Amino acid sequence: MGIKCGIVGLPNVGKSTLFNALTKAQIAAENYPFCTIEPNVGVVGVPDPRLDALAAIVKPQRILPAAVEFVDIAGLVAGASKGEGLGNQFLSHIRETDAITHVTRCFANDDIIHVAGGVDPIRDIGIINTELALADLDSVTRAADRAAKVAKTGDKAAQARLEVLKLCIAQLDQALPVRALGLDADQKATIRDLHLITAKPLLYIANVDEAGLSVENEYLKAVRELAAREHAEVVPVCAAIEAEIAQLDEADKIDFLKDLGLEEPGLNRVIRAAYNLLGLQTYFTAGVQEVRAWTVKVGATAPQAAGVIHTDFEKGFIRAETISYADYISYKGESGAKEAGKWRLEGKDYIVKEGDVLHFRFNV
Ligand SMILES: Nc1ncnc2c1ncn2[C@@H]1O[C@H](COP(=O)(O)OP(=O)(O)OP(=O)(O)O)[C@@H](O)[C@H]1O
Ligand SMILES: [Mg+2]
Repeated sequence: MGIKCGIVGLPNVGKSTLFNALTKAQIAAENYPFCTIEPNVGVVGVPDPRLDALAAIVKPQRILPAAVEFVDIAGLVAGASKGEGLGNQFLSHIRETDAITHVTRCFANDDIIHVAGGVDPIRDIGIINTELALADLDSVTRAADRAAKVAKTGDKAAQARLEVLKLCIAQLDQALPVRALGLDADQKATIRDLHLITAKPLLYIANVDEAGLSVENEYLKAVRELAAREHAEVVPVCAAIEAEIAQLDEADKIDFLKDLGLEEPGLNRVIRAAYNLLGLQTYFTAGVQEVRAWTVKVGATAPQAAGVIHTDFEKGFIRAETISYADYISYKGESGAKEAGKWRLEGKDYIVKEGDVLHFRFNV
């Protein structure tokens, strides 16, 4: 299951700098608005210390973390939904993602142009959120016009859809996100095909300067207050420093982080927060060839979890040899867990738990 996360924000707030650090990809990140023309996609491993703990026991040839795909797009400006700047083209790239990371500039620096004037993350967030809401309003209004015609013929599904679309229109008209409507699962399903941007889970990234890493600045505090009202998470990060850290080899990285008083790169928090946005869970496979993290929906059954590896595993599913992560570590691997009676054979109705270490038996 690939998770795709779009990076949005005004031009020149540090999106590409962050993206570069995330992927160590060498794409243009000059001090120039609109320097990103094509969308850029990078696949990033989700840091998970449990993988290292498993690998210390199994000693595999390789370790494969779960992955998040980040999509870097050019900055949005006021009017983007109506085609201003490089508007619409970029909005369509965000529609294809599962989650949104919204980068806001939370550092003062006269050398770095701010397209909307001075540094004011709350105003900036307002501009972006308004554009995203307008883009959705456009899709929803067109869909409502079509649904209204069909609903007139007495079509029950179209009538139900129209009801939900009307709720969305009322919400988006006030520049509020569909996410905040609290639609139930059925209502969500009726409009899933529209891929509404404001319905996707959202995370704010406050791009602070180096000083802002140790002492929260006024910009970050303001973003935190806004996010708290929206029940959204904020991850503070200094994209410029992260870009430097990403260039270093492992030994230098540790020293550099220690000097900054950090335990790990801020990027790790960004990646984990993006991964957690979707409320997914992780299970592991642990063999001498590889120790690997896999992503499944909460509530997935053992065959569904097997299907993430290969559809044949799901079709031919027989049993899942199962050890909880805690038991696997406590009893130092499979044989220890077996001796302690912590090794289980689970059937097709088993609901996979966070951290389960699984080995599937299947027919081909
Ligand atoms: N935390 C930071 N502190 C200082 N400078 C920063 C920070 N983050 C980014 N910058 C600088 O800001 C400038 C703009 O960054 P970047 O190109 O990443 O912006 P962008 O959001 O991708 O812009 P666009 O929308 O135009 O593609 C760069 O010169 C970058 O080095
Ligand atoms: Mg950019």
